[in-house]
Amino acid sequence: MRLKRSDFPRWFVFGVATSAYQIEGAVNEDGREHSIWDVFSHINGNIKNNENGDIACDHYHRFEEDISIISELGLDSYRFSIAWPRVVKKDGKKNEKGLDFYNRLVDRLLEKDIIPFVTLYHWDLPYYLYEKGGWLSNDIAYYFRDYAALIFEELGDRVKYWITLNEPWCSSHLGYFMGIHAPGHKNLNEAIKVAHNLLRSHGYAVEAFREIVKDGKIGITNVVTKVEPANEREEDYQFALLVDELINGWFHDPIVFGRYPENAKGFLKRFGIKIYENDMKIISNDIDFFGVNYYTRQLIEYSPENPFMYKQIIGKLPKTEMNWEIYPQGLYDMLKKLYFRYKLPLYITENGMAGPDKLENEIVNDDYRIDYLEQHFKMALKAVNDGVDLRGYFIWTLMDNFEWIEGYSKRFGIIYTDYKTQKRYLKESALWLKEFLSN
Ligand SMILES: OC[C@@H]1[C@@H](O)[C@H](O)[C@@H](O)c2nc(CNc3ccccc3)cn21
Repeated sequence: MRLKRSDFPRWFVFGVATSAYQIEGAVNEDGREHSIWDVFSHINGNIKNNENGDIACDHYHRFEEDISIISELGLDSYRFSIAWPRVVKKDGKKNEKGLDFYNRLVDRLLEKDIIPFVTLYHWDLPYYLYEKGGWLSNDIAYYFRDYAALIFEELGDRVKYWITLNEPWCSSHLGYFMGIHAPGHKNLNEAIKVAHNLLRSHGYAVEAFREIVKDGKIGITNVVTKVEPANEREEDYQFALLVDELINGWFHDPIVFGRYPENAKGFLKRFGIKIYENDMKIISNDIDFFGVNYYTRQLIEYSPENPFMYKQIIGKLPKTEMNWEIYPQGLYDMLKKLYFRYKLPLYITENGMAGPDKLENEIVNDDYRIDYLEQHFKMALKAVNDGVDLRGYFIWTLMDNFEWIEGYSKRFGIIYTDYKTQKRYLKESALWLKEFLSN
């Protein structure tokens, strides 16, 4: 049975998502300061083919065209992020030209009846703050609060949906433990401290939001991965529960319950990791929704020879170009788990796939992406019909863009970006989406 838009409630929002560093380019224009990703991507060896976001999709100059495409597809909403380095200068003063860009972007969206969903932080920390300690510094929460307040004052009259942070797990664990994201540190103690300061920053921003945008909604977006035991062994099950707490619970429990998950806390302490628990009252300031970035599952196997006693197993399901298993069931499972544990409304703020997209005669036949999206739409609808207060779904992503350490080698867009010409081509998935949204 072919899925139809009308199978979903009328109030259900369909959108697309992007982030500033991945699409804007213009990294040295109009007084923009550098971010940790500008520096990290210019260090040889960090990014595939030594690529960087200097130009990306040149969205800074082409945003009207990109918004016209969003409108042409019939989407309800557009999730994008503000580049902190573009709007706050090193001396702490606001950058009027940077703010003007986002004002024009928001106004254009509203002209086209597209609901703006704004992410305050999608990984591009101003490098001048990193030099003062960045997320490792206790003071970062106050810098983030002041930045958030500035943006709320600037856009809060027209933007009513806000996300403080995109995936604090990635910022802390990929950036400070695994070292594969900016700023490239490899220290678990630092990662846990950064995670805590990210949550503190989130809490202070929520406090400022309540004072400035009285009629708005604010949440946080986490990567949500379905964690399953690799085999039926009890130890695999136990470590799967632990990993679920380490990557999922760690960034949800403090915000709703005001405490870190117990097993994960005990596990980290056994490895001598210091746990911070100050400011839990601030961290657990009420929010209006959780954003859910869902892509895949993780299979965990007990592995005593490994330092942390477990390892991740690559499963046997069909995979995307990121080597992530395609597992729509995991979306349903996690939507149910999150909603019935935290009782907060949910938005799927990212879901999508990287595919072997080839442009031939101005056509990209990405039928695999149509199938992926339809399968995940069906799981989202199943969750809604099973009582989950799921209010929307944002496809990652609008157009192919800078995919972090993968550079431009991975294409997630429903629009094909020709980086040589900066031309945008609607993939078959975009044409399918337009048809889906039209009925
Ligand atoms: O990789 C695709 C997107 C990326 O472009 C977005 O900027 C970012 O928000 C994003 N987060 C995920 C999920 N993160 C993840 C991290 C480790 C393992 C599996 C997924 C995927 N994506």
